[in-house]
Amino acid sequence: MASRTERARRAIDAMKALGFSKKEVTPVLKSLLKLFDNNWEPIEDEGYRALADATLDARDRPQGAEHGSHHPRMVAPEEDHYQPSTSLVVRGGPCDLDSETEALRVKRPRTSSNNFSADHSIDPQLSLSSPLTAHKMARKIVDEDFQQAVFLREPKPEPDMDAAQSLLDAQVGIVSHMFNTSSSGAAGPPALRPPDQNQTETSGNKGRPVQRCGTRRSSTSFVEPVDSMRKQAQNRERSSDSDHTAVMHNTRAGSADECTHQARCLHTEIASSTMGEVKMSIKCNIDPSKFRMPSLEAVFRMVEDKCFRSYKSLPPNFSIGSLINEICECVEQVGNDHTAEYNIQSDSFDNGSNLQKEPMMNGAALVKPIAFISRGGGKYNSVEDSWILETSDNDQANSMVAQHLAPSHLSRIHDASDISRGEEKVRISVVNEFGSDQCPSPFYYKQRNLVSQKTYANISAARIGDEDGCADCFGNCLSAPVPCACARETGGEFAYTPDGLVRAAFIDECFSVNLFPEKHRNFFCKPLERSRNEAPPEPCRGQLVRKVIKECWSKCGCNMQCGNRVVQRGIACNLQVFFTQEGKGWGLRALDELPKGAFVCEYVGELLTSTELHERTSQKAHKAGYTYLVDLGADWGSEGVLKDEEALFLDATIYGNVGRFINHRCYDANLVGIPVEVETPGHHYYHLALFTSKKVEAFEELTWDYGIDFDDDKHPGGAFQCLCGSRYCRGRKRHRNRGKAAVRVRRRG
Ligand SMILES: C[S@@+](CC[C@H](N)C(=O)[O-])C[C@H]1O[C@@H](n2cnc3c(N)ncnc32)[C@H](O)[C@@H]1O
Repeated sequence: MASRTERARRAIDAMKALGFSKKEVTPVLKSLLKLFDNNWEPIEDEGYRALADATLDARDRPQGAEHGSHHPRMVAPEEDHYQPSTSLVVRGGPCDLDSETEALRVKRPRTSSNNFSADHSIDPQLSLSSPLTAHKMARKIVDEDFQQAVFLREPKPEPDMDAAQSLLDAQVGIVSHMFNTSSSGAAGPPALRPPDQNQTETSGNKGRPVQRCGTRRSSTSFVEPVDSMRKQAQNRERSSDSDHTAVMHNTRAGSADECTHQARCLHTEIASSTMGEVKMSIKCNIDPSKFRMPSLEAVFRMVEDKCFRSYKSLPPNFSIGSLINEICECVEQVGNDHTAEYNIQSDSFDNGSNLQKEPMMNGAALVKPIAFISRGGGKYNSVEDSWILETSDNDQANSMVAQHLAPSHLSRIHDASDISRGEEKVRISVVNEFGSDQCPSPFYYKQRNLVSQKTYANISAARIGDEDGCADCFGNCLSAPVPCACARETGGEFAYTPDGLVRAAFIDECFSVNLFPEKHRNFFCKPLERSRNEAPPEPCRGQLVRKVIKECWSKCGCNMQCGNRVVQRGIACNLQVFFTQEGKGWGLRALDELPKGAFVCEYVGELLTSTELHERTSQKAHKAGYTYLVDLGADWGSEGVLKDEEALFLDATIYGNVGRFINHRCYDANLVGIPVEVETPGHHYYHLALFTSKKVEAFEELTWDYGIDFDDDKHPGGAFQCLCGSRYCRGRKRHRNRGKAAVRVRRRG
């Protein structure tokens, strides 16, 4: 056992490494020893975390101090003065619409580790003019986005349900919530209103009452009776006209000719007439030698069965007929919105001779998502801005890509028994123990990131050289006598233990990098070249060089059970989305105790370049709801001039996984974000994986420090009023010390 003096010396050395002087540490150490009855363990635990926390607290430094902004952070979308960064910034969103702190401001990273002043701030012109304006704008747009109903479905009792699931049943009961189109509540999802008896439905043959979470517009479209459709189909069958267009007289039309080469669907088309009719057609490839025209009824029944099997659960009264009705509604809505950026057709009608052969961006997305998204391996290249499903050598590991859908077309169904709708290996339930009429805002659950065609992160197996993997390995790399090449990134030792946990020392280092980034930043790139030269490029303030885990992947010889493949195997712990009591909206928790270093989930979203982000957020339709942006930074390994498109962001607003529900906690969050490389070498694109930074109790909320600086009051508006409850809460201190309403997000570099 080391002596007291030796232990004190070690503690002071550890603190020195983090930038504390002996002078400031010594009195804190003495107080802690007194507090813990001369017990050193709580002080030495987790790399002297308690000591570091207490020393920080003791500093009681002025607002604007550096600490606490971690590399993962969420982003103010208006920001286009991009500086490569390794932080993530959260922007106030649906959950805090009433707080009038909608627009975030981003502060530049510091140049000096000891400079705690707000040395740089974002161009005020990039910000919304006032928090109130921002708030109103956000409110308006979110209202628009939530015009459509959202269903939170009753969980289906199943024989294999565990105790937690039973609990969920008891808590959720027959869930029935109603979204209103006006937002309310500072902390909850937007647009909520109490259930309305009039909108209660009894679910067809299952007899379960389900209330809709929202108002529904009456449809002005129509769906023809099945008989009539059948006749039409038969007529088409008889028709000798093999022209692939289904054009009505005096029409304009759009088509989507490339429903992936693997799919049977050759293309979909949409055409409208001046008579106010819209016709959509789907052309399929069949083998004529065997084919006999089926009844549409039989086809619909089969599709319904398939949907049910694929998506595990569907609204009780789901039918292809109603789906077609929905499509008609969407056609009308999109077609009527002439300002929508995704509506690329000209307003002039032609007489049919001038058919627009280019796919109609959103029309295509609307009529072919099933063929388009679910059939892997295809490329949809004909629309320049489309999203590509990259071919992958590794089904498990790679990111998915899909067309971008406007928020107004978000999935309107949440399954309370599993919000992932079967995408994850484990069910992720949703509970609201406070009985309020709320359910999470609509989004598409995706297990993997979606990557745009333009995105600089070129994710393809061909780009990975053999030297980036361990082709000669077999079985489990962790059992090999000598660590393979995949351990090179982590200093020749795998980051994971045989139990699948990140090594404690590795976690501590990552946590320390996040906690004291100014002590670790050591990479400076050349000035950033902006795509639009509205302002002179500013000098790079350096980026945090972060610890990275490199996992084995499909070019490696090992198998999927290899101990160096944790993140790519997906979520393994039992998680639950729950409504927080403190007013933070929805949060995430684990149903079981988790040891330190356990993988919880990845932060999944659409991978965007800063240019794409700017394009997206400058669109009226996308302005609001950007609560879920994460800044991945630019390539911190590159010494070249970084372009805007080399800076990457994850946007989980429309597509995301359960990571989007993780709330912020200042300093002592129980999760830490670690970059994990799977399919790309280098430090540009990576998976942002969240691991426990300490032991987490069952049902304890999982939190992550977004790296928000709540002290920047130069810019009004900002993130949200922090309700994290941490003893070290930066937001609370700010309120206590200054009592000002403005908050901001700090950009880390
Ligand atoms: C990534 S989302 C987290 C999930 C979110 N609570 C929800 O209901 O969807 C970030 C948003 O959650 C809310 N939030 C997260 N952490 C918070 C905190 N510590 N205090 C208050 N609100 C918080 C804020 O509205 C923030 O913009």
